[in-house]
Amino acid sequence: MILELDCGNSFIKWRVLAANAGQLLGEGVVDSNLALLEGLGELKGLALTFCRLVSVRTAEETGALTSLLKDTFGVPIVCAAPAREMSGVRNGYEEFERLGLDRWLAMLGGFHLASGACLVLDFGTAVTADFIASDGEHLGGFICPGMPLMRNQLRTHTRKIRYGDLAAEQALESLVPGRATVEAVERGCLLMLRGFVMTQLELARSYWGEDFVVFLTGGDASLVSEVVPRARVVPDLVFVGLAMACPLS
Ligand SMILES: Nc1ncnc2c1ncn2[C@@H]1O[C@H](COP(=O)(O)OP(=O)(O)OP(=O)(O)O)[C@@H](O)[C@H]1O
Ligand SMILES: CC(C)(CO)[C@@H](O)C(=O)NCCC(=O)O
Ligand SMILES: [K+]
Repeated sequence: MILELDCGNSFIKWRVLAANAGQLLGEGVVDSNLALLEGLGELKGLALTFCRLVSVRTAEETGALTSLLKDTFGVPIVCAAPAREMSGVRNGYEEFERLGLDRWLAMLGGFHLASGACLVLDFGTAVTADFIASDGEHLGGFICPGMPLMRNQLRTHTRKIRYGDLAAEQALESLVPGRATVEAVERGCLLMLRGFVMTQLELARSYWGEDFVVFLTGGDASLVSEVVPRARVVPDLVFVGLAMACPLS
């Protein structure tokens, strides 16, 4: 069995696949290393043989997690590493090792699935956009705050914006102008996110006309999917790239 991990800034996404990298045996989203071990502990008949992971965390944090996994399961662990070029995609950063590895893997996955030009949009703690041309050239991308960061900045830097998670969720059932703080903030932030998405689409059209695929991934992808009906929502796009970057030996 293969353990796959996507260690983002807020959450660790994990899944366990059968040894031939086929059947999905378990998956989850957790907010700590301990919660990961707990989640894995609940899987019946767990027998890991290999682990691959991608992390955008510090080397110390990632090292602590890999040590824990080695001590617990005694399996070989492979971490995705930066590359100038892989699977036909050329990293567009001047310093290629500085491009976030989650972005890089989502790009590898997207270009592989599209077999052509694509726009990859990832909605996590941060939101990212990356442009890959039909010849595999990464033209670059954009990074901006995601929903969690936008709302938390408002909560942190104002005195009178306070509300709970349930109210936040309910506020998004409509997008008419808010008549309560929670509605005004949640809808305002979502409209910013959707505005960002439309701008990325315009830019992609200016490069490629209609000849490109849009991928949406990340925990908040569903919040914007209705403004891009043509998009492919691929929640596990980073894992698609991870399998390409870290094949089984
Ligand atoms: N099952 C879930 N567990 C946790 N968050 C979820 C879940 N489903 C959707 N979300 C939403 O996804 C967002 C987090 O996205 P995601 O997990 O892709 O990124 P992250 O790990 O926080 O950050 P990064 O951008 O570094 O990947 C949060 O806004 C959260 O509300
Ligand atoms: C932008 C995030 C936070 C998105 O998860 C991650 O890809 C990251 O930390 N990137 C490093 C900076 C960069 O990609 O330019
Ligand atoms: K991510």
